[in-house]
Amino acid sequence: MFIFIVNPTAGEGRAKYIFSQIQQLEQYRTLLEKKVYFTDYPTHAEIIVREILHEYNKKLKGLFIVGGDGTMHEVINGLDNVNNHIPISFIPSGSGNDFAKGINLKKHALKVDAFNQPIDYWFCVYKTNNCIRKMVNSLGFGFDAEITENANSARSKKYFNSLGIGKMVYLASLVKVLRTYKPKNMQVSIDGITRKLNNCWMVSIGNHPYYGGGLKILPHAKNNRNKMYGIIIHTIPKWKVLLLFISVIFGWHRYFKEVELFEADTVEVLSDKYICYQVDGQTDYTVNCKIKKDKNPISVIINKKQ
Ligand SMILES: Nc1ncnc2c1ncn2[C@@H]1O[C@H](COP(=O)(O)OP(=O)(O)OP(=O)(O)O)[C@@H](O)[C@H]1O
Repeated sequence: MFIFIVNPTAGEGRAKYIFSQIQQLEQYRTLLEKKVYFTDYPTHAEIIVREILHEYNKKLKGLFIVGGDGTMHEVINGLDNVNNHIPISFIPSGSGNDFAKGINLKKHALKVDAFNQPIDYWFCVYKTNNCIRKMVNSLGFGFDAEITENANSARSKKYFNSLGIGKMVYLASLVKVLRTYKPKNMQVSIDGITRKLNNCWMVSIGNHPYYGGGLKILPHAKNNRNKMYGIIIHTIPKWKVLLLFISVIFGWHRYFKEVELFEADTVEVLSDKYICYQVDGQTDYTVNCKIKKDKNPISVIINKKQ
């Protein structure tokens, strides 16, 4: 059985449109054993995955995900370690689609064959607010999280998505949040070595280089079994922040003295006040978060012809 999970709200309705296009394809029509689920509310994709694992178990041959990074986040959180190997084909239809960039997906795959082979994709697990969850792309504390929070509620998101430039919402939110953002005091432990960071703008960790709709903010990141990759930006004047984010386009941000890139096995972030964090484009608040790499990869189909 092949299962399609479609988030009709992803990309402000783009996923729904893309799925209607997929339904016209011969590859889709000739896929005999298939079932389609539309998500009705946030977290629904996670519940659907648990239900189909229970219902189809060994008969499950593949998952097709039509949505954005938030949908993918829910899907991998619905998988248990026993079923991580079920091939996932991601059909990017969100606003940012960083996961698709992270796996270098240029063309989605509607079947598993010689050209469309699953690869191992390594993610992280994080513990915060008494929950243990999996993260697909990135986890960030501070400035980037507040930008994401602003972007997710921005009325302009719909407008940018309708023009096919959904990523622009992050740029608009960056400029907006920059005006009011107050740097945080955080304590960061990287592989057990703890530092106090006063005046910290952001601490972010990723499984691949891309962030905020395709910005290559972690140029040193590679998806692998052991390491996660991170960036710390601290003690930087406000005027320089905009310059820094523009320089990300050229990969020059790594030369700013206020920027530190690192790699780690484990990371812990602590704060004496609740701070905003974003994970795979969704936001919440926390005072403590522990992150480590998970040793069980998921299987993601990429198109070898690309
Ligand atoms: N029917 C629904 N109504 C409202 N929200 C939904 C529904 N189904 C899923 N969601 C929520 O929509 C959120 C956003 O989806 P997703 O991240 O896939 O799209 P996006 O935000 O447009 O893309 P991206 O994260 O790539 O920028 C998810 O976190 C999910 O919980």
